[in-house]
Amino acid sequence: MVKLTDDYQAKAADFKAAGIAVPQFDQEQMKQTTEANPVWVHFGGGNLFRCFHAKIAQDLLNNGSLKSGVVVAETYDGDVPADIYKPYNDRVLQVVMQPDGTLDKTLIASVAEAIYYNKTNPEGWEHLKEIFTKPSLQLVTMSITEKGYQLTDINGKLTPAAEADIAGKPDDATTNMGAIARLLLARYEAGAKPIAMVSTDNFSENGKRYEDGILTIAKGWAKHGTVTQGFIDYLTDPKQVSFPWSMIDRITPNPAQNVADKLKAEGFEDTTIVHTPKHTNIAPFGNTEETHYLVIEDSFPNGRPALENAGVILTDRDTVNDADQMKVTACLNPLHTALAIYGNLLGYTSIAAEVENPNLLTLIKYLGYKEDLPVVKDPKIIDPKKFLDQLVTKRLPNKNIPDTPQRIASDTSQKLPIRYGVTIQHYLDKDPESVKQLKAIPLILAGWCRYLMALDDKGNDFTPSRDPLLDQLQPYVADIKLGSDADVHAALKPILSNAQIFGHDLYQIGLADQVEADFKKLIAGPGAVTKTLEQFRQDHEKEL
Ligand SMILES: NC(=O)c1ccc[n+]([C@@H]2O[C@H](COP(=O)([O-])OP(=O)(O)OC[C@H]3O[C@@H](n4cnc5c(N)ncnc54)[C@H](O)[C@@H]3O)[C@@H](O)[C@H]2O)c1
Ligand SMILES: O=P(O)(O)OC[C@@H](O)[C@@H](O)[C@H](O)[C@H](O)CO
Repeated sequence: MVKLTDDYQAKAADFKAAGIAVPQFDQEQMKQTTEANPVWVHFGGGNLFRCFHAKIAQDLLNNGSLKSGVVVAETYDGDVPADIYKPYNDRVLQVVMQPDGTLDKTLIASVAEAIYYNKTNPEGWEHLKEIFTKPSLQLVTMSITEKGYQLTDINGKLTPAAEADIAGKPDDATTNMGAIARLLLARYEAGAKPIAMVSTDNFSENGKRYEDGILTIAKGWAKHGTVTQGFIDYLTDPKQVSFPWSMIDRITPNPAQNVADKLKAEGFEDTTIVHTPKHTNIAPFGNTEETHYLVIEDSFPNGRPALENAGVILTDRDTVNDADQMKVTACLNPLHTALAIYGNLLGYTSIAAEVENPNLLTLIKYLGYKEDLPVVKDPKIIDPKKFLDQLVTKRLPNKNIPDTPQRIASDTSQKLPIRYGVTIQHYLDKDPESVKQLKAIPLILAGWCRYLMALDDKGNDFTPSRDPLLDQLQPYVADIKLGSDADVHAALKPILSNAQIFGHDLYQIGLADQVEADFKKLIAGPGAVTKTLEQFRQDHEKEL
């Protein structure tokens, strides 16, 4: 048996016997180099980071393109650094799950340290600030989930936390954007060295949203006289502080027990999955798929590691945006969310099992090929049709990827404007009447309203995944009973008219009638969800 903290150089033969590839560098040496010359900070050391970014850093350390490792910063979940980084010497086992059941295992040791960066932890609060003053720092990546960028509420108003950050001192910031703006202020005050701030979260124009968030706080500070105009000039000069846009793709489910069991059987000891009180599901290993894409706008004012040596595509902003829109708004994530919503309603716990259901397969294929693909712009670096084919025929059906509709359904309210709103906008731009021809999108949005009822298709309760708007939205549908004659329009109006949720007021654009009609079918009684999807398949299968 080998474990994560074993000396991988001294025990190379044991790791080899367990089928685990080990780093080609000395981790202690890397940690010392990082302390003296930090280059890369990552916010949000969750599963995607551990399986993807950390592997990129490891490849670069292995091939000599990088000497420093990654400093991980957690603003949100202090148990992540305490329970999953520190006890394992900041290492993780990356497990790539091949369709034939093989697990490709690599011990990753590219993280130099993991810091809980939160005002409530003074040590980490000061330590990361110190790191941000170092001239060597070149890039900051992040994967903190969509809601991590949020500064406004459901009505588009600044949240109390954002208001407080703006009115208060930078050193007292509590929002992510405020806490990161504080770090940039420290860098500015220490000589205004350049830096690239790279969002790798799943939404279109992620760099713009990140920049807007930081500027919302910083301009608020300037208005209150807390910072100078010089700081704003620094943040808004892309030669000083850039916010490159990115597209990231690698299906990385939460660590699964069956993978843990297999790892144990293959001679790896550290398999305990941790579920933190803040709902991060994390383990000493991370399970991911083989397919992956990372495309980043090549805008790094303080230079950058040779990311291309680890397979990252560096290109211009327009190309990144096209690739991202292709993936997040059309050829992957909208299909994922459709499976998440209906998977919960139909009692599934496996995405691979869902795509064996012909009704669900027809729904996502119709969405992808008939509604999304026709309005997507070809990014040229990745062929959208081939990408979609690969997703539908290889990636989603891979039974060895333990992905669940429950994981994907988390924060759905935050994802809808990106995953469906952008495509809706493309139809509106083409011809406002054409949105009325859409079939799959309204059925999925109706499915989400049905999901908010937290009753599955049999009429049994299910627990919806966590979502910041759940408490506000569920009361609208709470009184609806399956099979009863509900006033659907009255119930759904406050939801469907909210442009914050869908990117549009669905009544204004003429899509709400169809959503309401679909919702009526879905609540006709127990079994109505299945029946509606079955009817959809019968009506549309032949068009595919
Ligand atoms: N997992 C994937 O398949 C995948 C693929 C592409 C992109 N992404 C993007 O990466 C993000 C993270 O995915 P993951 O698989 O690592 O999730 P995860 O649950 O494993 O980790 C989430 C990380 O974000 C932090 N976090 C959660 N809420 C936060 C908040 N409000 N403020 C600050 N930090 C917060 C957590 O502490 C944790 O470090 C996704 O939301 C998505 O935008 C994920
Ligand atoms: O990570 P989220 O929560 O934004 O979305 C859930 C999934 O759709 C997402 O993680 C995909 O697995 C990923 O986008 C694939 O690259």
